[in-house]
Amino acid sequence: MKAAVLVFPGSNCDRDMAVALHQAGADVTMVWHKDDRIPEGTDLVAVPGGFSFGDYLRCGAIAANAPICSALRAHAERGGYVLGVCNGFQILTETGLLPGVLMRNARLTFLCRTERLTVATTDSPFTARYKDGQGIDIPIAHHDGNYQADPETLARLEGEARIAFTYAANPNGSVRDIAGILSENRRILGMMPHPERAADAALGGQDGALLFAALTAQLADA
Ligand SMILES: NC(=O)CC[C@H](N)C(=O)O
Repeated sequence: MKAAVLVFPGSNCDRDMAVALHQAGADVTMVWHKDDRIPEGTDLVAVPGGFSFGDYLRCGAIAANAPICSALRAHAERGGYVLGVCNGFQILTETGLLPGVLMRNARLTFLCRTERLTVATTDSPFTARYKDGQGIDIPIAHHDGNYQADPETLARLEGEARIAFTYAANPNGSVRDIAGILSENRRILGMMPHPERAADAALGGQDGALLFAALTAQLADA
């Protein structure tokens, strides 16, 4: 699998993402936000966590207008795979590649701790290695993780089983405990928790590793 990790000024999980993908067997290239193309043959574009452009305006709003995001949109429109984690999820909602918004956490504080998630669907290239309803422990680190969407969007997400993960004990006020969602074609996943921070025993948890393993297995021959 060929993966590209986007890098914005203020990204701080780009290296962790690259390591997690590499350990799962991917061939990884870092791509600077001012580039206007994604390397030929890229299967997966990963949009990492951090504080792109200092979180000014709204988290992810400036990054979503960077030159590389036109190439990201074209990649998604071609049916390419995209993984957005934390600030990456915020960027995906700002580009319109995923529906809804990430608002300030309900209690207005930055949250940095491990949360128990429930795997809400295994029907995706990201979650196929988990079991339906499985509890997994994945770190969060955000102040704008409060996912909200209008009732029609929520009904669609639920009806099409596009909620990938929910929080067991909602930390941030997200509607319906949503921690991560899938696109209509199930090839784009946005999630606030950081699977790349739980992808190696040395990091204190390995529950995220199965997400990367599922992806590389799915895309091995792509
Ligand atoms: N870890 C992250 O990607 C943080 C995202 C964003 N800066 C927030 O605090 O909500």
